[in-house]
Amino acid sequence: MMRMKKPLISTKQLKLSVPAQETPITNFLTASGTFQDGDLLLNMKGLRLISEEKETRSSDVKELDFEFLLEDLETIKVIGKGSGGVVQLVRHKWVGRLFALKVIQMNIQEEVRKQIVQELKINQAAQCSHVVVCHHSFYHNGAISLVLEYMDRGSLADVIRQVKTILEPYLAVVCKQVLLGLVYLHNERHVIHRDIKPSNLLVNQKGEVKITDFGVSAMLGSSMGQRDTFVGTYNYMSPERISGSTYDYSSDIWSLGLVILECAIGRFPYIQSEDQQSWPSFYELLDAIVGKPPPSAPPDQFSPEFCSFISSCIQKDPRDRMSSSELLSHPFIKKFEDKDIDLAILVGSLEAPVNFSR
Ligand SMILES: Nc1ncnc2c1ncn2[C@@H]1O[C@H](COP(=O)(O)OP(=O)(O)OP(=O)(O)O)[C@@H](O)[C@H]1O
Repeated sequence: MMRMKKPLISTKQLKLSVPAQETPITNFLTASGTFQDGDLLLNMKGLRLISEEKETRSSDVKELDFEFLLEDLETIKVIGKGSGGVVQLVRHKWVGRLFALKVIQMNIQEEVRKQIVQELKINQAAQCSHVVVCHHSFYHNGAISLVLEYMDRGSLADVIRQVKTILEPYLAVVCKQVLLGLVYLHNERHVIHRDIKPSNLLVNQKGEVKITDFGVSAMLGSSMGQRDTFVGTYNYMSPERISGSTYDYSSDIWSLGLVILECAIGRFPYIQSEDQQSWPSFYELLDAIVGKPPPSAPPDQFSPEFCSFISSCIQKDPRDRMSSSELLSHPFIKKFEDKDIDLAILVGSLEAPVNFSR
């Protein structure tokens, strides 16, 4: 089905910003103009984790045999805008390779700055084919620039704007890839993503799906602890996070379940119809997520495996949700594993993403 979908205008209504808590950027600058936060050093020459300097150097050598400079990137076009900054498609002038350049101005709130530093640390260490690679990062003139792997078909949000719904076989393939990314983040990096949503699941022409935007992730048990502030949309946030309880990896599983259900039914699961008038207010939505029974897949429209997968994710009590590794062996994922479903076919039939302004 190829029907244009109305923009989810209420996503904007559901945004909150953290309390102003600006810290002058100069507090994080060393004498030589390098941005420093704990063991992370960032300047025009790139990023260094002091504690992992040896390791970083050797991976640099593996990755590149030339000096990678920000000024060698030419802008092709703006491909997206997030709450932190702008994302541009850029080309390396000499090598010809395309990248997505995310530029984040640093005259931002302390909480957001911490999130970004976290994103840099995780991205730098990321070694998973279902997590978007951050090739380089620079700090210059009050802005942090992330040179990211370019995902040429945009995000799952772009996909569902074009096709109203995604069929189960394709959804199983999307799910499997996101789960592989989550297993990596949860089990190997010990990170809760905290912001799984359609615009953070990126797609490329090869039909690969990768998780991005670790801006709101944090190491479990890190000095930052469990933060009570958040920048972004609350739509996909788990009940325990909304109500301020402790939360863990299973919070990402709730969000994944909502995203996948939305892709299947063609609307955000907490709205009853596509009529924009029926969008709940910000408080009605939070109230529904915390107080009402969780949404589920209608059994008359979807397979028992799919319905079971969704209810293994969208459970109010986090202890009732399956883990990312358990979900990888769920019958819904297994059902399509040997069917050779090629997501590249679905993705290839779509228009290339344009710059959707937010
Ligand atoms: N590596 C990338 N390759 C291709 N497109 C990208 C890439 N990273 C981001 N984009 C595009 O840019 C858009 C904005 O990304 P960004 O991460 O800044 O914000 P967001 O996730 O949409 O929203 P928020 O800032 O609220 O989390 C994305 O929705 C996506 O369409």
